[in-house]
Amino acid sequence: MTKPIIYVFTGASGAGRKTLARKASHLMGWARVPSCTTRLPRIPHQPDGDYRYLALEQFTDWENEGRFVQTALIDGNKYGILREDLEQALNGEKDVCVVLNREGAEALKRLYGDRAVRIFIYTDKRTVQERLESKGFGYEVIESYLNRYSDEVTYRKACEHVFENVDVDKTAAHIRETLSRR
Ligand SMILES: Nc1nc2c(ncn2[C@@H]2O[C@H](COP(=O)(O)OP(=O)(O)O)[C@@H](O)[C@H]2O)c(=O)[nH]1
Ligand SMILES: Nc1ncnc2c1ncn2[C@@H]1O[C@H](COP(=O)(O)OP(=O)(O)O)[C@@H](O)[C@H]1O
Repeated sequence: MTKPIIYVFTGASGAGRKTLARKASHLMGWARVPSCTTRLPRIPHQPDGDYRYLALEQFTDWENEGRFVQTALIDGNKYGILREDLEQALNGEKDVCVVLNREGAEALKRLYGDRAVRIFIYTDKRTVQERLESKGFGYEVIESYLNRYSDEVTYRKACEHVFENVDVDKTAAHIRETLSRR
């Protein structure tokens, strides 16, 4: 039996990576492995399944115990995928899906080589801004996403696949068609 693949959704924040990771996982039967974060949920007290939300103390303890595959510090918040979460998913029969910035995508590629397939989700900067504004995201979140845009968008050349996210359902179907041919 072939070993499960790790599909790494990456690209600029706000491009639709989490949305497409959810949809594509549903279509393709992938196991999603959420990162842990010390960032607060965007909508308090409403579970969203995108992250495991941790207190800073808990995150730091686990970090000191070496339990994360890799970690990142972004806008004062910590992010990391627990080794045990990823390994447990990889020991199952399903392929696996994660959502990471370029630093995280690069780390997984280094660690897992051909088993890590990077899916770069592209949306132009103005559309990102318009979508976030229309969804009622706060000014600070939009500013922070747009500030990181240029840095993230240049990573597309390194990725195995690039999909422009115009219509979510069409993009998810395109991802399915492309990866089914692998
Ligand atoms: N390197 C790394 N990046 C991560 C990890 N988990 C999430 N990220 C990325 O870190 C960034 C977090 O920024 P944030 O503003 O919270 O983005 P959001 O979660 O998409 O709203 C996003 O680009 C995430 O995809 C992780 O474990 N490692
Ligand atoms: N194709 C699309 N058309 C309109 N809105 C979209 C589209 N894709 C994603 N969105 C919306 O844009 C916002 C950011 O998407 P999200 O998946 O959280 O992005 P990311 O994970 O890349 O930061 C969400 O409110 C999401 O519903």
